[in-house]
Amino acid sequence: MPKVLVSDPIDQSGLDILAQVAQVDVKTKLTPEELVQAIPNYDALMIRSGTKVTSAVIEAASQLKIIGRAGVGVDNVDVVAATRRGIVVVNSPEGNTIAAAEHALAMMLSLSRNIPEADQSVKASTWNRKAFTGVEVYKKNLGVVGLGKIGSHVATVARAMGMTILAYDPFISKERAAELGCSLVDLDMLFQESDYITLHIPKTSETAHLINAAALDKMKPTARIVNCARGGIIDEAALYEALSNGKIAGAALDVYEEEPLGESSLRELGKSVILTPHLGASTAEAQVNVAIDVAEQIRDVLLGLPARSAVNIPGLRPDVLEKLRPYLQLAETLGNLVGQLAGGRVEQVQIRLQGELANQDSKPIVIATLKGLLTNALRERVNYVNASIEAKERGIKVIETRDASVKDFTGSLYVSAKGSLGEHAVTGIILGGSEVRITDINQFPINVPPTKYMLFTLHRDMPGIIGKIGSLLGSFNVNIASMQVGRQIVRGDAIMVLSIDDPLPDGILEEITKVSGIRDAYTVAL
Ligand SMILES: NC(=O)C1=CN([C@@H]2O[C@H](COP(=O)(O)OP(=O)(O)OC[C@H]3O[C@@H](n4cnc5c(N)ncnc54)[C@H](O)[C@@H]3O)[C@@H](O)[C@H]2O)C=CC1
Ligand SMILES: O=C(O)CCC(=O)C(=O)O
Repeated sequence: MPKVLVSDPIDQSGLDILAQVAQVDVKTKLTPEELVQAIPNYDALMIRSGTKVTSAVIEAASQLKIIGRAGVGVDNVDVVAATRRGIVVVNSPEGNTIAAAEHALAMMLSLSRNIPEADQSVKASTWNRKAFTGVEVYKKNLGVVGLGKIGSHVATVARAMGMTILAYDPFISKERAAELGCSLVDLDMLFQESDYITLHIPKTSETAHLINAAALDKMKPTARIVNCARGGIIDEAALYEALSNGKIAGAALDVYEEEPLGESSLRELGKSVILTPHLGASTAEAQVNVAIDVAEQIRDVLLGLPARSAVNIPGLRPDVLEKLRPYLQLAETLGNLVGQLAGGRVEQVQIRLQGELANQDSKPIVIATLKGLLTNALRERVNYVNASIEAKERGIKVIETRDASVKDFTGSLYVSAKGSLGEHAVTGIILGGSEVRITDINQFPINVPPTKYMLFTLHRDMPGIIGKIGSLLGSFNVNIASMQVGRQIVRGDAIMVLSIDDPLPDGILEEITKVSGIRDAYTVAL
């Protein structure tokens, strides 16, 4: 039975799903050293934001197939290292959207009405109404930085409260912004015009310290800023300066440069600052959502099925995947076949989606082809996660094209590869919904199912040659399961494709090429 390590608190609903297929060990609060020590025993790791999955953890994770992040941000996972090792990283992109959006809205309203401080004062048996006069959000400008899932929900609710929304998101179209009732503006304008600013972007090299001293200088003295996205998007030292000098009016933070928040002068700032301990996703509903979402994906991957929200392989909707699955098998087979025909050191691969296949998402098909292409060299070390990286690191140029006009079959896949044995090309189709057929090799039309061991010869189409090859193979005790000849013109060049029951013994390929009329011979093991 596979083993899953759960190293952060996860809702029971998720643990129950994992228990259907695996032994589940819940061990929270492990030190980094304890995690490195424990991880070699596990096939899957399920975490929230508390566990740091560093390259050292991944290096030690000899059996690990999947890391499941019960939440959105995977910045606590070294995804590059995981990808290199072929470990799938999945998250729950939508399970906590509403929770995080509502937390940002709650922070904005709390900041406006001094709710935390007022609450503390009443609990301390005082009654000071004057000290806590607030401001309204109605008819104020809200600057939303990042109009993705959380940002757009915040914008929708804020509009209902009578706010005007200015949004900055370089990856969102004007139409989408208009649909949400937001005006897309540049960052400077957002800083200058907003009464409230709320951040809903990932932390990247571009967004780190996006809110720095220069940005804070541009804001209104009455501006209030909310960060429920990621720590480090705001420069905390610059924020402290701006708040203490009255350059802006307030800030509400759920996330920090270092978590848990250590020594911080932000704590000294009284009612102009609200600090929560990374609670954006902490609602009962969100924790059930993310636990189920991620546990289901871990279960599926442990059962050999694809994950729906992998961050390091193309995510496919189940219906799309179902349709594409036979073509992934076709792509892998053709990649493997052409890679062996082209010999080692493949420098270029061309993948062409033809006919109806040209309308499909090409990314998974390209990845499957590369996986097949590299299988001979890398065996089980190559998978859908790392195939593209491995190909890139080997300097393989990948050319991807589409040709919807090809009408030979409803949909076909053409793959060619240039390697140490020259350039070779194969085409294949899916027959009857699931069966792979090779329909063309180096422009010779054939119709053969791929089999484990195959022999290909390029020869002159002339009487007797097939018999000679048959006898030669017989003399080496090689049993032929099936044979087919493809030719373009009678008595011109032809290709012979033989399925054989066993691998070709050493030396026989050389003997075959010595037969008069044989130009070349190749053997492959699929
Ligand atoms: N505090 C908490 O507990 C939680 C925090 N989060 C964080 O909230 C953030 C947003 O999450 P989602 O809305 O789910 O992500 P999303 O991927 O749906 O949206 C992010 C948006 O940011 C935009 N963006 C990327 N780079 C940008 C840039 N340089 N400038 C402006 N916009 C940029 C993208 O185009 C996208 O529209 C993430 O950082 C996530 O980790 C999410 C859930 C809970
Ligand atoms: O697991 C958590 O509570 C943190 C959630 C979060 O930050 C995220 O999903 O990105």
